[in-house]
Amino acid sequence: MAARRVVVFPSSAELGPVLAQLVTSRAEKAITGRGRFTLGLSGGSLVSMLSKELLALPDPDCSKWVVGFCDERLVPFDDPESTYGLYKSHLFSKVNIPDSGILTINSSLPVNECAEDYTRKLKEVFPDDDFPVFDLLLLGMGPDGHTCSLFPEHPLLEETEKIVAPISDSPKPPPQRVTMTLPVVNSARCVAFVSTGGSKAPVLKEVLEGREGPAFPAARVVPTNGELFWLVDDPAAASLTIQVERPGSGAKL
Ligand SMILES: O=C1O[C@H](COP(=O)(O)O)[C@@H](O)[C@H](O)[C@H]1O
Repeated sequence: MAARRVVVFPSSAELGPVLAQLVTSRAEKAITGRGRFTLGLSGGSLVSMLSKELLALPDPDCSKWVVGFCDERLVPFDDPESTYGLYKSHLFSKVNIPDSGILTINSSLPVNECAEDYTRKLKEVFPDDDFPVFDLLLLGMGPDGHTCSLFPEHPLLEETEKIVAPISDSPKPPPQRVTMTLPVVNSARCVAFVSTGGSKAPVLKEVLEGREGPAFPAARVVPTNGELFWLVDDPAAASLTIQVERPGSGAKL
């Protein structure tokens, strides 16, 4: 397990370019070493920040990217809750990721079959891995400590065999979703959380500094062999007492 790095920026305006730099540096390393870059995306507030920052790069080349979703809501792609739908309009329609490199769910299937179908798609892309080993997973964290669609005290947190799990009782709407499981998340070569805003401050403190009672889902993300970054802004970091990194502008991760 590599050391966890908690990196704090004055605001999301300073955080965004470093996030884009992290993505492009891990992409370059993966493409040089293995010929492709496998990236897992989360939804929520990450969509607009990541899209904006990647599109601000001069001429981003995403032709060797393979993109999956850390979790996805079971709604049609034109529903405003669809993570794929949002990335399609904000990012995918504007960069050269091949259509075959975007691993979408089949949102017309019932939730259990949808999870099985998405599992099949991931296994095709990672035929040699028991659990897919993504080059980079970008995660968010809700104010309740959830990440992906893994919610506090939910039985899915104990899943040890499935790659993708269905969930029908998500406390955050929409209720039906599919999600990567913790064994997949913890198999990644690099995991980066992006957490901004004062609403995340109390839970961020408990996730990073510990709490009484069961660990929050986000605290259970500890990659076995991979890097772990927490990229946060000052409002989210307001309650932290641990030592953090505060890089200057133009920082590289
Ligand atoms: O529902 C979800 O929420 C989390 C956190 O979202 P945020 O807007 O608080 O950043 C997100 O990471 C996940 O992909 C999404 O389905």
